[in-house]
Amino acid sequence: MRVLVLNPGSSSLKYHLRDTAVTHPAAGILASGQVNWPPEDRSTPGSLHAAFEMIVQNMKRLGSVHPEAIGHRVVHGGQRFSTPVRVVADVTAAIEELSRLAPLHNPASVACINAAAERWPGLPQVAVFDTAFHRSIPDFAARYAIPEDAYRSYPVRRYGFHGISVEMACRDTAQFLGIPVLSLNAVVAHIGNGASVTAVSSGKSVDTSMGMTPLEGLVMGTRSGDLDPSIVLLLQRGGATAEEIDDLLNHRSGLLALAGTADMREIGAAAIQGEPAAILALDVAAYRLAKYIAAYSMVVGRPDALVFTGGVGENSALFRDKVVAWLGPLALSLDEDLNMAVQEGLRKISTKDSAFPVLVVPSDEERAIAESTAALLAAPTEG
Ligand SMILES: Nc1ncnc2c1ncn2[C@@H]1O[C@H](COP(=O)(O)OP(=O)(O)O)[C@@H](O)[C@H]1O
Ligand SMILES: CC(=O)OP(=O)(O)O
Ligand SMILES: [Mg+2]
Repeated sequence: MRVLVLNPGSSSLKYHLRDTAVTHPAAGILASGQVNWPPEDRSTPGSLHAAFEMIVQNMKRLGSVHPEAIGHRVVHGGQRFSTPVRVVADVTAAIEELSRLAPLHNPASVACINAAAERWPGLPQVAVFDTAFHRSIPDFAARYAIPEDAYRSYPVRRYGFHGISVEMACRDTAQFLGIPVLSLNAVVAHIGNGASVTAVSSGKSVDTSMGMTPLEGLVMGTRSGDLDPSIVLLLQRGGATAEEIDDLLNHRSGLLALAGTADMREIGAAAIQGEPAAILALDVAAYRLAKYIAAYSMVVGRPDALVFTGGVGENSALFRDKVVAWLGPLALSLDEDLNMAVQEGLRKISTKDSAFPVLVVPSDEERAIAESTAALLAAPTEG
């Protein structure tokens, strides 16, 4: 089946037209690309239409045939969605309703669903959720220690995100290691503009650094990650509104706040030039991730692998090096040449005597979404 996958990340809109009959990761791609779609453009009427037009023109230019279905990456599926679903009116409404928990992402998915329905009326659309893979996280890792009535009135719990990427990375890792995915124990760091790390035990997510929203955990491009909740109260008591604090923590924090840019390429170059703010930003982000990796290595027992994926995880040798430098006590070590090598595809970057392998695994949310979309549409419908 030819599936057009739409993946609105926090900094971009990625699209792939895939033929799901071809299972090879690269060979199944009929057309692909990425449109820069920063949050400040998202409220501009027409910005999605312009992005969509670019996608359609690119597919035409490449002579790609029309899609037979659309698969959407939806970041927040809340309590309701634990598997891919066919998009019908109340599904779109539920995704929209969850926008307050994923303000950078869910509105973009709703816009993509509506734009696709307008462009290709009648074509089946499927929503695949970032939160679904994390449904296996046990209560003791998902609950926040706040009063029960607050827990009951709101779905206050750890949902976790990047699950589509992490699940696919686990499949690819298990295949590379020659073990069944259901026996894989791993720590998977998805580091892009948004970033999270997941503890995987017997192929299932058992803990992850993002929480009720994609703001908790690691230092990200423009998001703070973990902080003392009292800081929010101090800001509020200083006169900031909820919207201003939301904007501060989601759009103006993280690497951007520390280094003046959210782009790891620029931070890496500045750090190599000795720029103190860039070095500090790298250190703060790498140290935070290393602490989580150390903790999650204990959670999963003996990991079969540490996996780096996502735009930064796949491309920044400097960041990986800084992270693994903290993990000496786990007897992890990187092979400098393998880490620095610019190479496509899944690869091992650790030394032979590293306690467990460190891998770079290309994130392939689009392949996962295309496969889920085709599988759901091929399944016999009930009734
Ligand atoms: N060659 C590179 N070296 C270092 N960082 C890179 C490189 N290429 C991309 N990145 C980083 O990856 C980030 C984008 O990651 P990605 O996973 O595509 O983000 P998202 O899906 O959140 O939009 C960029 O902001 C940039 O910091
Ligand atoms: C959940 C999330 O932050 O996604 P992305 O990294 O694609 O922005
Ligand atoms: Mg992404």
